[in-house]
Amino acid sequence: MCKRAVEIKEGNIISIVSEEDWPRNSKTGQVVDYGEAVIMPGLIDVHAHLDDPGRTEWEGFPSGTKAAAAGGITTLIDMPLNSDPSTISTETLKLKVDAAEKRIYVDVGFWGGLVPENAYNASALEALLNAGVLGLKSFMCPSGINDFPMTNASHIKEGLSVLARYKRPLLVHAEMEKGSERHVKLEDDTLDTRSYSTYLKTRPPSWEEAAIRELLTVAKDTRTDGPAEGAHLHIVHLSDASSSLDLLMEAKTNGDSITVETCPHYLAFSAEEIPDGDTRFKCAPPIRDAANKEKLWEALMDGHIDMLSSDHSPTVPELKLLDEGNFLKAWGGISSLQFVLPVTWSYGRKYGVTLEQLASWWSERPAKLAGQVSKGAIAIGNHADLVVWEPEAEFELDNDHPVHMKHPSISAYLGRRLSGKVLATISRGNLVYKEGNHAPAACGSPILAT
Ligand SMILES: NC(=O)NC(NC(N)=O)C(=O)[O-]
Ligand SMILES: [Zn+2]
Ligand SMILES: [Zn+2]
Repeated sequence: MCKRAVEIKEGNIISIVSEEDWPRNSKTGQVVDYGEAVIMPGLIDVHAHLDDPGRTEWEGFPSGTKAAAAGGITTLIDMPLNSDPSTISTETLKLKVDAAEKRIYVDVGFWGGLVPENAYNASALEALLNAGVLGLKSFMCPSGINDFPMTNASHIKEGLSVLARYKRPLLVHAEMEKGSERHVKLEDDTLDTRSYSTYLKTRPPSWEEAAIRELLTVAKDTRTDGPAEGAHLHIVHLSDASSSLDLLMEAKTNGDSITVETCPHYLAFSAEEIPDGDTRFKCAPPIRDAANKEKLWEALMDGHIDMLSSDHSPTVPELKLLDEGNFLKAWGGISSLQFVLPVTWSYGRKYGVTLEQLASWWSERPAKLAGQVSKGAIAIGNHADLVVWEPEAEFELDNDHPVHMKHPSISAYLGRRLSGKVLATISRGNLVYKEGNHAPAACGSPILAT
């Protein structure tokens, strides 16, 4: 690692000075010496559900973006569902943007929803894209949210043809229910609903494989000279590291414009260690066995998985049914927003993860997916979005640790010992977080595509 000074003016990086050039280049202005700490590009989380407006008791822009800032995230792209209403039209996008006004501590962009209602209505989709969503998101299985129904391959094909003109991506929750492959019958009242293995059997890897297989029939449209050239497909939260991953690798080889993310919880936990009734670990697709986790790490290290995201999807503790511990009825979603950097680092060290890889998975590639050309790297002219952190500093994520997410008790990471402490987070040159404290004003900017 080399020592550098990053010079910031009016929210942008204006020079990067090496140690030798320090004296000659000493500038006027405030100088902060972070000693041996690491300075990296701020993290960009392309998959978070902040549930604002409409379900702010689940999270909300203020608490969500404070948690992001405390975790070194300087840009967050909000998912179109779990807020009420879902972001599926210009009107509902406006509600989002209004809700974000002066209530966000980091920059926030918005994905729009591709749903059956707008999929065949090119002018509605164009209006939503013109209004500034960075791309679209859809589900190939029920989303759990009534005003966000699932799409099929033909809806997706229509969506891609519109997105092609805007050169923006479609993000897909790729699980497709295959009736005959549901290994348990949900109505069977002899099921042990507190056992994680019961839940695991309800969403087998073949669901991910089936969805991806179906998607690849339309993904080929994105190839050079294809009917949807310019559009891009992005698979969110991949859990299955076997056939699903093989299919994606083949698609990339064939020239499909396709990328894939996984999330820290699939890399940190394995099914074997999830205690009975501990629904904090319930998410979809599910956390699978330890062998699958090893394969996910391998694929990430080899570059077959392109990037990481939190998929922070909280709810109120009551809906996690922690007392009852019913895995089939509890809300699915992991709460992690504030911890993704230390988690990726702590669990990745034994695989030899480097700081450069962290910056690629968490900043550079997410910036590219979200079309943010001025973000994702420490480079002259870019936004001064930075995280300053100490990789070697360890901490206990116990009840005394300050957690800014609205409901710390539902996070599966509580009780873990992690390494990697965020000292400061700088967003567009503003010190938005420093050693436990946030900036007094919420000075993040909404990001709208133009
Ligand atoms: N409605 C949701 O937030 N769903 C989310 N739930 C998870 N991941 O368990 C998701 O991203 O699919
Ligand atoms: Zn999803
Ligand atoms: Zn999600």
